[in-house]
Order: sequence, then structure tokens, then C-alpha cells
Amino acid sequence: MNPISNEALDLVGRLEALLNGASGDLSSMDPGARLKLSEAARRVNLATEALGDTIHRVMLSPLQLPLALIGMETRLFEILVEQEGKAAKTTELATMTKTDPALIKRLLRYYQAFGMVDEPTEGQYLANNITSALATPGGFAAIAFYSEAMIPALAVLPQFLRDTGYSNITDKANYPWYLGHQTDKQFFEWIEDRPNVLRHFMVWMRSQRDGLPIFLDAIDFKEEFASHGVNENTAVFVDIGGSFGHQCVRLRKRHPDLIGRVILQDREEVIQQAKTRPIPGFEGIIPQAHDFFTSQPIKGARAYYLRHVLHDWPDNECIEILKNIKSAMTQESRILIDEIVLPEYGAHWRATQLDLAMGGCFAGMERSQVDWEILLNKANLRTVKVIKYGEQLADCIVVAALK
Ligand SMILES: C[S@@+](CC[C@H](N)C(=O)[O-])C[C@H]1O[C@@H](n2cnc3c(N)ncnc32)[C@H](O)[C@@H]1O
Repeated sequence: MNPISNEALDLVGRLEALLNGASGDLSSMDPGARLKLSEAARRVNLATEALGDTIHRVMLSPLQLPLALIGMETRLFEILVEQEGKAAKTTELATMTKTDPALIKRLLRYYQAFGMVDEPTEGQYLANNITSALATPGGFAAIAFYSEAMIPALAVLPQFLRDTGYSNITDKANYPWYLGHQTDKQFFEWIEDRPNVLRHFMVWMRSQRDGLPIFLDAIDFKEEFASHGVNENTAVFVDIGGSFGHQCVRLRKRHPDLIGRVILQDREEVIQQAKTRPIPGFEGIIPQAHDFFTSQPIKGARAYYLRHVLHDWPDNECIEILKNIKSAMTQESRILIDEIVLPEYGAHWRATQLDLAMGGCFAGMERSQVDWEILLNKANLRTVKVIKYGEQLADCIVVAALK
């Protein structure tokens, strides 16, 4: 055997020992080390993939989404997690999920092959870290929402780009969404008539960055924006397009002694849902229906916060949204744009797939620092600073002020 094969086999042995817990529980690994190992393993996986496997992996990759949804709707993943480390037999799982034993056998065979469950011995199944992720309410909301809303639009990307001569997707009147859903309603109007999809969307918005840092980990909000000259009437934080108000609640929790008003703005139907089924901690938040394509009603707030809002829109609409905020700002006000800032080189896979998903469903995009600066300049705003708070996705706060 040549030296590289020997080295590879040696590495395989060490990786298997690591997986079997020889050096401790994998879940107790330092997050930085975990990320490095995971990324290196992913690269090794792709770099060593056999010629014949590539097409098979890619051609049936869309099967993962419906298969995940089936595991969720039958409660298979939840049931496995509830076993708390005890393996369950195929027959038991068939009874507990009310699924034909012959079908569950086929499904479990797929789930173990794709790492969604472990099969320590023949016909016995255990939850692993992937099963646990798939058993969360946020995970279910994401998989259901992408199945119902996003994927039908993204599936027509090839046809759409063929038809439009491979132009970039920036026209708010023509992007794959309309073709994929055979609709003339844009996403936020379409979803208004579908309360269940809207609910999945909102739950997913709340949990989409679970396990990652948030902007409050990098900014002392109270010290920077709300320590001088504030009283109970001061609007200290306006979360524009803030969904159910999860970021407002996180702010109140982080600074329980914060003085001033924390306001949540979103579309009428979202604010209705946020008020009808308030999330824990919503008591200190003021909900307000507001269309961000109209002039901002809260004047002179300390911070106007937009998380993952502008990536839903092409440049012209972003400029309109920013100008509507600008008209309400004082010299002391800041706009806090909480978004991915794409690096020019080696972007993370999650950021690149979000970029194309935003393009297909909204004619939106993820942006680089230069893109943000150009956009703010076009809205006649000044970029004050860019604060990176998340290494993995290059999550940043772009701080903007009046010129
Ligand atoms: C991608 S979500 C982001 C939600 C939230 N900021 C977060 O980070 O979890 C975009 C939000 O913009 C809201 N939105 C869309 N169009 C709007 C409009 N015209 N006026 C106000 N909010 C709007 C949506 O209802 C949704 O809550």
C-alpha cells in the first residue's frame, strides 16, 4: 500500500475511535474544534467521493426533504429521542408511528444510511444528534415551510434562467417564485392566505439561528444606544419586520433594566398572530402593524433594527425601505442591519444556499460589505461600522446613520 493509503487508514482508525467516544462525548467538544472537524470531514468526504456516487448523491438529494418531513409527521424522530438512549426495534417503531411494518423498515433503512438515525445492531434504532435536530419544533417548521413555500419556486430555477437568458435575478416583477407557484401574488401576499404556512414561517424565523451567537453577544446595546438621556417614552429599539418579536424579547432579557419603549413592527396579519399567541416574554413589547413601504411612524428612535429583512428584497426596494426609516431619524438614531455579510472568498455553504433561495423566492440576495455600503450610500445614509458577531455565517451588524 502506498504512503497516502496508509496515512488515510490510520486516520480512519482514529476517526472511528473518536466517533466511538474514546476521547469523550463528541457533544462536549469545544464549538470551534467541532466546526473545524465537521468542515474538514465534509471536504474529505467530497474530495474522496467515488466517480459513480456523485451523480447518485446529487440526483436524489431532493429526496431528503420529503423523507425528513415523513419522519416528522409520523413522529418517528421525536419517538426515538423520547427513548433517551434506549434502542427501539423496527416492530415497536411501526406500532408507535402507526406505520406499516414493511414501510417503516424501508424508511429506517434510508434514515440510517443518511445519518438521520443510528442503527447500532440489526433492526434496532437510536436517536443521534441529527435525529434530535429533526425532532425540534423549529426543525419541523423549517422542513414544512420549505416543502410548501420555497422548494416549488426553487425547482423552476433552471427553466426560469433558461427563459431569461441567465440574467441575474433582480427584477421584482419577474422571478422564479411566480413561475414555480403559478401565482401573481408575491410571497408575503401569497402566505397571507395560508395561515399554517405563515405559522411555520414565523416559527422558523425564530429558530433559524439556534446554536449561533446573536447581535447582543457583540454589542452592549444598553451602553451604546440607551444609556444617556432616555426616559420611559424614548423609543430605544424598533424591530422592523420583526415577526413574533423574538429579538425584542431577547433584548429585554439581556437588559432587564433597559429604560424606554421596545417596539415590534410587522405586517398586520403577523402582528395579529404575535398578539394572539404571544411568545414567552412578550409582555414588555409594544406591537404595531406597519408596512415598511410607508413612512416610519416612530420618530427619533435610538435604534431601528432590521434582521434578515433586506435580504428579501432587490436594491430598489431596500432603498425605499431605508428612506422610509431615514425620514424618522435624528442625528442620534442608528439603523442596525443584522444580516450575513458575504466574504469575497470562500463563503460558507449555508450563506450561498440562502443567497440563491432569496433570489428564487424574492428576487432578494445576500450582500457583501461593498454591496451594503453602496446600498446605504444610495439611500443617502452613512455606514458607521460593521460588527461581525458570528464567524460561521459571517453574521454582522451594519450600523448606519444620517450623513
Ligand atoms: C425573513 S423575515 C425576518 C423576520 C425577523 N426579522 C427575523 O429575523 O426573524 C421578514 C419579515 O418581514 C416582514 N415583512 C414583509 N413585508 C413587510 C412589509 N411590507 N412591512 C412590514 N413587514 C414586512 C415579514 O412578515 C417577516 O416577518
